[in-house]
Amino acid sequence: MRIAVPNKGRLHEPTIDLLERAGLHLENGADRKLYADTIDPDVSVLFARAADIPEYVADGAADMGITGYDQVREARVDDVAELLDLEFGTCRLVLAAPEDGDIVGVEDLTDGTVATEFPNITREFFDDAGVDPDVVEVSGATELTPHVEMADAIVDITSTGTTLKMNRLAVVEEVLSSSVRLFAREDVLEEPKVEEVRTALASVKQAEGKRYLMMNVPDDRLEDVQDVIPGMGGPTVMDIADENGDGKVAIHAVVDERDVFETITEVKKAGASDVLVTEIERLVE
Ligand SMILES: Nc1ncnc2c1ncn2[C@@H]1O[C@H](COP(=O)(O)OP(=O)(O)OP(=O)(O)O)[C@@H](O)[C@H]1O
Ligand SMILES: O=P(O)(O)OC[C@H]1O[C@H](OP(=O)(O)OP(=O)(O)O)[C@H](O)[C@@H]1O
Ligand SMILES: [Mg+2]
Repeated sequence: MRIAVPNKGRLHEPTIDLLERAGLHLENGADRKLYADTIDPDVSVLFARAADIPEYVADGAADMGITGYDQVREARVDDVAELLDLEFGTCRLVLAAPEDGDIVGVEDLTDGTVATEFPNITREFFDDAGVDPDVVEVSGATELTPHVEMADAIVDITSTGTTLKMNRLAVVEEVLSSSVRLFAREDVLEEPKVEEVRTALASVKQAEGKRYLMMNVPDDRLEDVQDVIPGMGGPTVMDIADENGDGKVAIHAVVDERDVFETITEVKKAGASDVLVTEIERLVE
């Protein structure tokens, strides 16, 4: 099983980091190489440009891929299936035009020119709108093209909006919203390894917003404490080896990171002591 991952650019580091946190440790170094092995002898990694990854998966150079949804859509590959939204590399593809210019709606581009690194998505967008501008493919610095009379508008990626603003461009309309996805070729979907990789990556995402809470509770306050612990199923309750005869139990629970602050206040009130909060590396449901 081979997974294609971005070799550089802004998706490279977070993707490697995710694989590592999922326990799929890369071996023999990830730098400047085409392939790397992982700790699992049946899983290797192919480093490729973010834009080429969907094609590599579709063609069989790799079996699974990790790249932006925008790239998957632009590559127009058949026979690949999305397995997981990895929820990073979040951005929008937008139609943008010079601020204070004449272009304020899609229809203003009827006889216009649009520059983009995403010609397929762009043509599809204008087809759906029933508008037929010239679409010019560029390979970078798309934001410059309206200022050198190459284009009237652009379709490009934005996240913070800084680049558009710096180039005095304003969003006319959203074309697509994107984040990084795990996907696989349809003919390997039944392979157990595919599900193993998906589960491993999903477990990291699952754990990200959760914390593990441990505390001690007097026997007679157990119910009060249990009542104020939110979260996944019931908490685990364990007897404590009890030398002093205090009659305490230990409670362990997984709670939403956002609930931790309030939960600590509540369990203290309900009689808990020695409250410990830890991060969770992975959570397989
Ligand atoms: N500003 C951004 N914020 C969030 N995600 C982004 C942003 N820019 C790009 N992305 C996501 O990252 C993907 C790859 O973009 P990146 O800029 O890393 O590669 P690239 O410039 O196409 O790569 P290369 O340097 O190989 O040409 C995009 O397809 C998109 O999904
Ligand atoms: O809304 P913003 O936060 O400003 O992000 C948008 C910019 O980010 C991407 O470029 P990137 O930084 O990846 O540089 P690149 O052109 O070298 O790919 C994209 O092509 C935009 O230019
Ligand atoms: Mg880029």
